[in-house]
Amino acid sequence: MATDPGVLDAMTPPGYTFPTIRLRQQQNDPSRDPLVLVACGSFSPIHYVHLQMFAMAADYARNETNYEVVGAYLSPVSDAYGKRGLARAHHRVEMCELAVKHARQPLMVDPWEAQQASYVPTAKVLDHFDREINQLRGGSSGKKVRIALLAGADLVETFSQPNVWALHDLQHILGDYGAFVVERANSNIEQALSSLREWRDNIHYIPAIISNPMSSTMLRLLLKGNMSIEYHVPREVMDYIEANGLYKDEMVAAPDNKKAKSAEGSSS
Ligand SMILES: Nc1ncnc2c1ncn2[C@@H]1O[C@H](COP(=O)(O)OP(=O)(O)OP(=O)(O)O)[C@@H](O)[C@H]1O
Ligand SMILES: NC(=O)c1ccc[n+]([C@@H]2O[C@H](COP(=O)(O)O)[C@@H](O)[C@H]2O)c1
Repeated sequence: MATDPGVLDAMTPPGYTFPTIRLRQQQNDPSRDPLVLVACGSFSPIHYVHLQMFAMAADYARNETNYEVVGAYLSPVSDAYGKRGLARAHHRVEMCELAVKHARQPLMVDPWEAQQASYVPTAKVLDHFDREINQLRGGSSGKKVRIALLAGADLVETFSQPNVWALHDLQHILGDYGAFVVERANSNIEQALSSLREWRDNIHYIPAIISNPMSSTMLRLLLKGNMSIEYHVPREVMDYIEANGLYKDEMVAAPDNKKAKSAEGSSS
């Protein structure tokens, strides 16, 4: 079930404005259905494969569906997520901003989720995008925009793990929004998708022609070992990490909040 608009409006952080600089409120091809892709994650740090996911999804949408991507967003999770080793949310937002600066995709960074004091389940994050784009701005070319989650196959595998996602959140994400899922090395996507058959029409699986086993965890390990991450992240991101002394030691973003990931933290 969608989050009450009043609840979402009350969650607006002080000084926040929804980023629209690259959001196309008029479509290039009005015969298509407008689509906005939202990638939720830690992005600690953001790397090139995160960015490539958007290019792959845009290609897929153009070639295999009737959608036109009119906007794309990174939504870094807040410090309340409590995952060990993450940089603070404001650093992760800043690194994402640096990474999208030269993007050709209509890619933006939304700090709304990152700035929340409590953990926000992904279903509610998508409701925030629906509110901003469809309810408050009237969609694109006067049409309701399809909001969809963009995720790697590993995230989708967690959908069927016990106590990670609430069933009503999955119903809302996959039934009312939809997902574009990018292949990721070592993921058993067939098994994951077989337990999500109910929502198969709303799940678009994107095989990777060039797959890359990159992860932020590996980059954090390289940095901790005083090794270079050059060519894995944009130059500006690497400079930012160096200038701010990030990932030198084990960092905990916030008091460990194990419930953050659990279904108890679900959107209603
Ligand atoms: N190499 C990759 N291939 C496909 N999808 C990826 C890849 N790396 C990250 N993703 C996807 O990007 C999104 C955000 O991921 P996240 O911030 O957790 O990155 P990560 O590299 O997996 O980080 P970590 O190692 O800290 O878990 C998720 O949906 C994740 O599945
Ligand atoms: N119940 C939920 O809504 C739920 C559960 C697990 C992960 N997630 C999201 O998936 C993403 C996972 O990121 P990481 O792979 O970096 O942990 C985060 O954005 C997190 O908020 C949401």
